[in-house]
Amino acid sequence: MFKPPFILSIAGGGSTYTPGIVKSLMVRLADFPLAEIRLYDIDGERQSVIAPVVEKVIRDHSQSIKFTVTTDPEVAFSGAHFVFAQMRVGQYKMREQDEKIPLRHGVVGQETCGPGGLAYGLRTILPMVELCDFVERYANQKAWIVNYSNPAAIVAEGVRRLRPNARVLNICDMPVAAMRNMGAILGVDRHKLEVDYFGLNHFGWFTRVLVDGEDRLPELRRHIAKFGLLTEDAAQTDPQHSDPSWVKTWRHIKPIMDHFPEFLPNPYLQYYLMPNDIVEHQNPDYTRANEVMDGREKKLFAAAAEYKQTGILPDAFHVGVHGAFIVDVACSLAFDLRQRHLVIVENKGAIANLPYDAMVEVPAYITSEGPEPVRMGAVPLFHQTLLMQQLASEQLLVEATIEGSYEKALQAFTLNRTVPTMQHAKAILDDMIEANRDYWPQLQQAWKDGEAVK
Ligand SMILES: NC(=O)c1ccc[n+]([C@@H]2O[C@H](COP(=O)([O-])OP(=O)(O)OC[C@H]3O[C@@H](n4cnc5c(N)ncnc54)[C@H](O)[C@@H]3O)[C@@H](O)[C@H]2O)c1
Ligand SMILES: O=P(O)(O)OC[C@H]1O[C@H](O[C@H]2[C@H](O)[C@@H](O)[C@@H](O)O[C@@H]2CO)[C@H](O)[C@@H](O)[C@@H]1O
Ligand SMILES: [Mn+2]
Repeated sequence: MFKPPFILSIAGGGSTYTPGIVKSLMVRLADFPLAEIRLYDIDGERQSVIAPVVEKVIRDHSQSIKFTVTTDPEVAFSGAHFVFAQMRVGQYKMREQDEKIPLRHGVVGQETCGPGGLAYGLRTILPMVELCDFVERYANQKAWIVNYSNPAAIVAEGVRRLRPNARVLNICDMPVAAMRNMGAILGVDRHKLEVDYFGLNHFGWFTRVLVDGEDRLPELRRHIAKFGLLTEDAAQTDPQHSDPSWVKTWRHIKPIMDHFPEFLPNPYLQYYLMPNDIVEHQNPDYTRANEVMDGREKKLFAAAAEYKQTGILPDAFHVGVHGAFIVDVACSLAFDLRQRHLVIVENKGAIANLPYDAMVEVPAYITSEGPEPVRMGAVPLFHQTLLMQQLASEQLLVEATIEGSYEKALQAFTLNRTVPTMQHAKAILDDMIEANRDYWPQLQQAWKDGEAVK
């Protein structure tokens, strides 16, 4: 354990989430003391728009914290104790392609699920490995990378294979957001819930929701049977979730639980269990990437411009579970708090009937040496089979990235539950190879060399 105050670097400093995360850090300074915050991004121009907003958030709370903005990895990571990663490789321009290309073929178009998630994975694994190498070279020997960069399941598997000793903890805010909604439905603060959960990232199920030792899942089932995992005030607790696509996502917990009431699904299972419904109701010319560019990003950029002109910063970003969760996890790592959080870890028997080395999402006690997963036992055949298929798709994608193998990429796309046939898989993959010409040099070459089925 190192002594506070800490040096914290944020990789993907130009992210729309940076001001919210920094605000969360500022309100928790007593728990997580900071000497310096550094923003690091490969897009200096984008980061320079966000940086003044971040600096204002810091100065509203502290005059002493040093603030550094850089595109130089040595400056960013030298002596750092913690690195928060939130890189979107290819930015929203490529997210739009990830979503729109599959839709053109009648297949789910999503940031982290289906072919879109696989494409995003192919772009992100190697930059994430590069980040691990920067941190190993420049940062404190015991530094932790807490990673939000998506697609988290694939990123986690890629790092496990390529940098098995890196101190990286991959996290996702979706289970915590679901717990926030559960808490609102039950009239209980989300911190009072203790849940059991098993699965992969964006592909798992809550099996118990304990409040003071009592399982409240039966009560939640009754609410969900009427409204989904949605409360009337959900839009106020998280403005982003008043966007139509999020409201629909929370509602879709109902049809899933109407069919399979035993466990409460992660909302992302809608893309795998009801893909036709999703595709039918999605506008192929205006996807979530457009909604975000016209919403969250536009609002933040406009506020940054107004602040530059007037010196007054409008209320332009949200401090919700996303920021709170990463700070909670960092505190537990920093001070060996052993708090129980849902995180992405190597299985090592936590889910008895999944492979030992699979990267799974389960509750774990977060110690200063990393997560200690809680045993969830064996899962039913239905869930095990769904999980194995998804795991195989993601693992093949990682192998495709490492080996530059077209064949393995095609297998990964074909195995994904969102993709109906091998012909769909090939048509989407080939379009994606074109669209990702700046990102997948090896795969481009394999494709040109004729490894692809013509
Ligand atoms: N795990 C989760 O549950 C969770 C939740 C929310 C967001 N996210 C992820 O957080 C990330 C940020 O999301 P956003 O919507 O704010 O995106 P954004 O495009 O606003 O910000 C991402 C930033 O990353 C930068 N970047 C890209 N490649 C980089 C590299 N190699 N090194 C350093 N910086 C790099 C971009 O230039 C950009 O400024 C995404 O990966 C998103 O999927 C994850
Ligand atoms: O479409 P986006 O960019 O708005 O969100 C995609 C991310 O969605 C999840 O994170 C949510 C979170 O669940 C919610 O509570 C709030 O904090 O906003 C987040 C962003 O909307 C998901 O877990 C991420 O992996 C996605 O990237
Ligand atoms: Mn997530």
